[in-house]
Amino acid sequence: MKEREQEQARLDRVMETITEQIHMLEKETIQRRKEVIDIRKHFWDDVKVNTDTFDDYLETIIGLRQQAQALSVSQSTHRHAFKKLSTLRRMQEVPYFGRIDFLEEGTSVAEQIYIGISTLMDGENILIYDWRAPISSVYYDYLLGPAEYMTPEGIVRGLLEKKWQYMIRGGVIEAMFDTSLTIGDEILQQVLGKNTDNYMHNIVASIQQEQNRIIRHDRGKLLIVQGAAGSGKTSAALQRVAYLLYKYRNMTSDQIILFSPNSMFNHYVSNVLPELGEENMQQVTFQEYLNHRLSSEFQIEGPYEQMEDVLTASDDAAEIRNASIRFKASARFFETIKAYSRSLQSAGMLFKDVVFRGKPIITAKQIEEKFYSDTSTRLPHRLEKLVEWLMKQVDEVEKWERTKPWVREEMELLSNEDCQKVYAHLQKKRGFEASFHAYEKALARLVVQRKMKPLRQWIRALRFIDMKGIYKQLFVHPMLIKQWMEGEVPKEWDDICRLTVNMLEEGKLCYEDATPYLFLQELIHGFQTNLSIKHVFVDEAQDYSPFQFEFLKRLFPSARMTVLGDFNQAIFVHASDMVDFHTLTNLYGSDQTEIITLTRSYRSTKPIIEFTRRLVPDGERIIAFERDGERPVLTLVGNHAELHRSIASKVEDLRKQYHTIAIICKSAAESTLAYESLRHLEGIKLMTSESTSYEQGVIVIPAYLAKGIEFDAVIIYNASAQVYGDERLRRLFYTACTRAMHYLHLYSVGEPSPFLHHAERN
Ligand SMILES: Nc1ncnc2c1ncn2[C@@H]1O[C@H](COP(=O)(O)OP(=O)(O)OP(=O)(O)O)[C@@H](O)[C@H]1O
Repeated sequence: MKEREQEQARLDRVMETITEQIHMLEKETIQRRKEVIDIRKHFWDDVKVNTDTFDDYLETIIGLRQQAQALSVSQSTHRHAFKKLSTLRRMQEVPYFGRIDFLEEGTSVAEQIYIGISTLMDGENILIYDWRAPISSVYYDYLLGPAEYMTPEGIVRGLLEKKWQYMIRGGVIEAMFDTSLTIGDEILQQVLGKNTDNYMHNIVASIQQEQNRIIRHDRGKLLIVQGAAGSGKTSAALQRVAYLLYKYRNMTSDQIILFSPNSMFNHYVSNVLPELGEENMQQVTFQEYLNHRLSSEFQIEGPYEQMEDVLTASDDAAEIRNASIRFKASARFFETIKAYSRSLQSAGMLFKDVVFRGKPIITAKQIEEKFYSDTSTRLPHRLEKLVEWLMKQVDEVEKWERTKPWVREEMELLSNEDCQKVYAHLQKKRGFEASFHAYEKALARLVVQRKMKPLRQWIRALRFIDMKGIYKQLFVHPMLIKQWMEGEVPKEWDDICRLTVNMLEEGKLCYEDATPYLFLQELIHGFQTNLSIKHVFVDEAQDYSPFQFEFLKRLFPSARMTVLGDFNQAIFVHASDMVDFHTLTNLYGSDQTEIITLTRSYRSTKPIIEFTRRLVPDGERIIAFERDGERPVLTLVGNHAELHRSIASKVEDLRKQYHTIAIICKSAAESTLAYESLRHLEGIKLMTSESTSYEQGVIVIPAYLAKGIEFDAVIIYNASAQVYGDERLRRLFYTACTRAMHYLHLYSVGEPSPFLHHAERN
């Protein structure tokens, strides 16, 4: 029998096994489901509820607990069977994609290892190995010859004798390649040549060696991945999540969190893990976190609003704003905040009056005196004691408030139910017929207690600290900051102070102030930590300031961190001076940190990469994957009317071939203008920072929102010198152009941007 026929015969046997197991599991899941429904339906039948005596009560509790346990076991077995079934159904489409023949040292026959998205057993035999199994790493890491892999027991050495890739559809081997020499280029060519759809897909069939290092990295607290646009950072991160869930069986997907750039990106990547039979990790944007913590006090500006402001402000205003953003994101300001918080131990804390029914019952001055009466303990601990003291004061106030006339009035308004409850409570407590006087006193207590409840909550939440005032103090007198800061303030400092104070007084918090503000608050209140998270991923990490990383580290003290980014795409002002992540090494120390650099880019065709890499200073380091396509072209037009006519006709052309076409603009303001002029195009959509889903078709989108995602064809709306004349926009421009997978076309109204001296014109 020829090799191909042998392989097909084996595949047939595997397909039969999968089908058999699916049948069995279908029966099992139906059975399990029935069990769950049954237990739910008859939950109370088997529990005798009796609370007459303590023993009866105990018996009831035990009965309830047993039923709840039975339900939970059945539910989890059902869930498990269902998950297995979904994976098998997926394997029915593509059971495996690779094979290696590995001769282990000390043995004489090479073992054939078939690799797929999950393990498939037939009795004792492993028909398919999970791509995350230790031995599968040989497939990704080696060409023929000596090879080794890590197991929990140690290193296994041997010889890789054969390496194949398969393309299987509907139970038939459509193609098989001997990939002994090149790692998966045929499959990769096919995958990368396809048009996009609504979601990103898994890459397990063609993970590259350097990506595999990221996926399986297992040392130290921090892994930093620096990679060119389209080098597979996000892909590697997501397969890494799947790998961690496989390796650490006790870890669940809700113990992993991904910080992502925006909601549209969340939607775009949401399919990768389910395709691999795993549940999605938690996903959040940093802004969502800030909103969650601070939005009750402020209207918080988002990163994109900040960006929009910088992109559209007048030169002078932009200058001040830029200086403010850069300074507030710096390590120097971070140290200043720490020094400032230390100084608050002995002076400078501001408090608010504690007010009850419009009158101060404890004044800010009294609180301050109490707070500074003992300066021996640290701030958070001292605050705990202060809260205790305040509560005692409130207890006192509560007592004498009970006799006030307003209480009488409110007693009249109590519902019958309330009155009955108070009465019943008194009867039970006193054991005799309660007197009217006692009853009235109890009602008064209830009224005052209720009224005081929000105030007590307010105190417990430490809202009596004037956080806004304390933060504002840093900016009220421009020279004050010098006592907590080393070195000089930025030359725009007076203006920065004015801007910050104005915003705070309007109840607004600029994006660049939000993290320092929260950090200061945490230093004073004590850090809120999340111990359940075991792994934090930060994608598009170049958009985070050192400040934010410090913050994340403190927020998730038991987590390891994987940080992925590309400084050529650092579009936010605060990152504009940085070129790499080396400063992040300080976060956990160099012995806990590893940096992996990816230079090969997979997203775009070779001509597109050759074009885009000339836009950035160190672009020659970026290596293109060999995939052919049209060369990017720059079209000059005389005015906007001509621009819109040309783009409209280009879009109609591109539609015939591509699924996703993005017209990328510099800002939201420019996107709106472009959309207004092109809205006659069928199905065209405008993407804004509120957009939550990534859709196929023709879209108009600001460059900063297109981060992390990709399109079959990209049109740069107006790459003119007027729009992209400022050197600081180079990275934004690069980010926009690198979103293209197969086709890139640039338009310019008049003189093109100086970034484009190398562009071919038509
Ligand atoms: N090994 C691979 N096999 C198949 N496709 C791959 C591989 N690596 C990357 N890709 C594809 O390349 C494209 C870019 O990948 P991804 O978005 O992960 O890159 P990135 O480094 O996060 O890019 P950016 O920084 O520009 O957002 C995706 O379509 C991804 O599926």
